[in-house]
Amino acid sequence: TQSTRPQRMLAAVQKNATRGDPRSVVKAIDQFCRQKEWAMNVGDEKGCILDSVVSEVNPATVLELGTYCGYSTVRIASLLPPHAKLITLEFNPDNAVIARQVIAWAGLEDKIQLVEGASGDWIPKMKEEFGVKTFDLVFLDHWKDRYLPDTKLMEECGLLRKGSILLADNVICPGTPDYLEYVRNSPRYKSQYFKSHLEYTKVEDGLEKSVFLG
Ligand SMILES: Cc1ncnc2c1ncn2[C@@H]1O[C@H](/C=C/CNC(=O)c2cc(-c3ccc(F)cc3)cc(O)c2O)[C@@H](O)[C@H]1O
Ligand SMILES: [Mg+2]
Repeated sequence: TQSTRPQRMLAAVQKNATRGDPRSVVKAIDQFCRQKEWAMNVGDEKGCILDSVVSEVNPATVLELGTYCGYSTVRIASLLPPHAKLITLEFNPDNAVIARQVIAWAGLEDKIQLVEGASGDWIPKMKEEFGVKTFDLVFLDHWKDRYLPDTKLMEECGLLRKGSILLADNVICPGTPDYLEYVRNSPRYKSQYFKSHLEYTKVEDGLEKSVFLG
């Protein structure tokens, strides 16, 4: 039977990356996407911006919305301090199966909790289910029309504190116009755009970093 792109991406990781070496996993996926098949990972150019924000925030608690195959999950988790935790939400079980294996190959299972289900269902349960008080960093990279409703939901559920950072992928391509308008005009956020390119292409895209002001 025909394999899927995520399955072929995992095979490339298992063939070209070193077990327990997250950076080699990231490199293997980027190589696969450049040389073989494009895939919607945040990629290396925007990934370097992601790295710099993660290093600057040095978060103890991270939430990622939209795991896909785990590329950004591994990229973020590889920079976290000891005892820091990353919770990543993914509602497609097939993608979750692949992501779990990518995370395992990187040797980052202890830092990452992959939760299967829809962000809208899980965000209200974060405190009771995972003992999370607030998130220091949230990486938004799921369906683009969910960025705004989920941000409002996180506010309502008290998951953001003064200084929490939201980092959103694809604010130009495919684009998240309602989210961008909200974080750039709301008095509750201080927003900054990091211009870059759509992963593995020359098309413009960028990341929006928004600090919650409380
Ligand atoms: C509410 C909810 N809850 C849980 N999981 C959720 C969820 N909503 C989605 N997911 C999960 O997350 C991933 C989906 C990511 C969506 N990302 C994109 O659509 C995307 C697209 C492009 C792109 C750009 C130009 C093109 F021509 C084509 C595609 C680039 C990107 O970087 C993207 O992120 C996927 O694994 C999906 O199952
Ligand atoms: Mg993306």
